[in-house]
Amino acid sequence: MATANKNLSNYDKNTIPNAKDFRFGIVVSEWNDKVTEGLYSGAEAALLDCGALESNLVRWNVPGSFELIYGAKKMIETQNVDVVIVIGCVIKGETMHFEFVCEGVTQGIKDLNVQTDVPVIFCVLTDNNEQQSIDRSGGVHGNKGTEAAIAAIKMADLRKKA
Ligand SMILES: Nc1c(NC[C@H](O)[C@H](O)[C@H](O)CO)[nH]c(=O)[nH]c1=O
Ligand SMILES: CC(=O)[C@@H](O)COP(=O)(O)O
Repeated sequence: MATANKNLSNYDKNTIPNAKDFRFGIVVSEWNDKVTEGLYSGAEAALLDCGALESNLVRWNVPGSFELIYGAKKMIETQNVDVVIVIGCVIKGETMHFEFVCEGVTQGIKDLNVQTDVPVIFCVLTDNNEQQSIDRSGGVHGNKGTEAAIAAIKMADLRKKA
């Protein structure tokens, strides 16, 4: 279902495990920071709403979305987290750089999910223009950060039970 037909901020707390026992790593890209800060706010609010402790949220910033890969890798290696959320916003420009950054980040985060025992949640907007990003970071389509937080809680719970 396309995002236009599904509000990213909708969730039912009755269907979500309590997050109080989980430790969350959150790596945030500084590129397009008006958008990434909105995504982070959505994620943080949802995590706390679902029981996460402020002291169990570890936030690091990285320069751009491509650096989310290394940031998540070091977060996993050093911070004893149960799950990582990577937050970025890639907006198409004049050149092919958009395609390479998006593909590189996608493959890198996929690799971390395969190679490590900690789930890494992909909260990276890959949009054609700034308005699409605004609409998905607390705008008309909700907040992808909220969606990512809920996915993070569910995956941390799955990892605990697996
Ligand atoms: N154009 C965007 C970038 N580009 C920067 C790269 O992510 C990376 O930081 C650089 O290539 C150095 O390694 N990053 C975004 O997050 N969003 C963009 O729109
Ligand atoms: C995704 C990017 O790196 C892109 O926004 C950079 O813009 P441009 O392709 O015009 O150099």
